[in-house]
Amino acid sequence: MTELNHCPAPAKLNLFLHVNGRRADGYHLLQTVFQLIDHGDTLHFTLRDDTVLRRVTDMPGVPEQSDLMIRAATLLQAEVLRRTGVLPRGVDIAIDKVLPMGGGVGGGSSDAATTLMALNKLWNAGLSKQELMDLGLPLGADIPFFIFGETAFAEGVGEALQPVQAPDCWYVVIEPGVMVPTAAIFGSEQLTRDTPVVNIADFSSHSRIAGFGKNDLQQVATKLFPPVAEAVEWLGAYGDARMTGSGACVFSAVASEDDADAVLEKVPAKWKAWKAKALQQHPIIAKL
Ligand SMILES: C[C@@](CO)(OP(=O)(O)O)[C@H](O)COP(=O)(O)OP(=O)(O)OC[C@H]1O[C@@H](n2ccc(N)nc2=O)[C@H](O)[C@@H]1O
Ligand SMILES: Nc1ncnc2c1ncn2[C@@H]1O[C@H](COP(=O)(O)OP(=O)(O)O)[C@@H](O)[C@H]1O
Repeated sequence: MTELNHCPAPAKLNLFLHVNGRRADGYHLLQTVFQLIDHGDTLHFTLRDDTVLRRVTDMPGVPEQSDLMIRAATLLQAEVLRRTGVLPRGVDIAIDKVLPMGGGVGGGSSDAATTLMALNKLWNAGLSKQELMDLGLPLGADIPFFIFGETAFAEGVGEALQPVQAPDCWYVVIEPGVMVPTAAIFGSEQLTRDTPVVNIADFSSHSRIAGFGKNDLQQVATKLFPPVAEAVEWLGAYGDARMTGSGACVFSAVASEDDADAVLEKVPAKWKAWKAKALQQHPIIAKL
């Protein structure tokens, strides 16, 4: 095998996100449900004759060497060298980029996770799922979840994962057109960091379309970024609208694809909006 094409890198929605405390290193302790959805980027990998790792698609604002796909590939290539003494062949990575950056839908993290899973296969590297999750964590707290590959209840900084059944529904997602920097939200003095801890059973017994819990980051993000507040208010007329992750995207669950289409027809033209179906499993699992 010398290439792996059409590898999906789906988005996630944080169905709720509670900030329960802060670690000694300043990172925040969270509880969240990561919901996989069927909307995302698509990656293509082709082995090269040298050992160079290259992104062959331009991505404005993200230099090649800081791209999470290249950083993930570099980590895995070094790990294979450490284990086997042989540096794996280089790779050209192309991407059909669909997901908004700084959108809270995990685009960069999902691209990195798909890169680790695809190259593990293409290089016959043989790392276990847990080993890939551990390798990805320093690059981003959402990366282990995408490798875990199932809609999940997460704790810690998002790395302690348990599979969870979430409502089998559709989502309408609005991109308010701003990039929300995660660090600014977590660093805000206004952020509440003391939401009481919940159990996975609390979420599971609730499991209805109307959202469980809340997103603690939303109050800060809507104050700093008025377009996010505006999107929450607009979508709130059609259901329980809330922000995903540290923003900026805002979503609401709906019962059917028809219901999603009905809302999408009314979205003001100034916003990009789309629909997506809830997924229980990562779509790359069927491919690898
Ligand atoms: C909020 C979440 C929820 O899924 O996702 P996004 O909305 O970004 O997709 C994640 O926890 C995002 O984690 P991660 O992807 O590692 O965040 P980064 O952008 O690397 O973090 C930027 C900065 O935010 C702060 N940070 C991040 C995560 C965390 N649990 N506590 C923190 O205090 C740290 O100061 C960190 O340096
Ligand atoms: N492949 C990539 N796709 C998107 N963003 C990337 C990528 N590689 C690095 N980044 C950087 O990561 C930042 C966060 O991106 P992203 O994961 O899309 O947002 P979020 O964490 O809010 O869901 C971007 O602003 C960008 O600078």
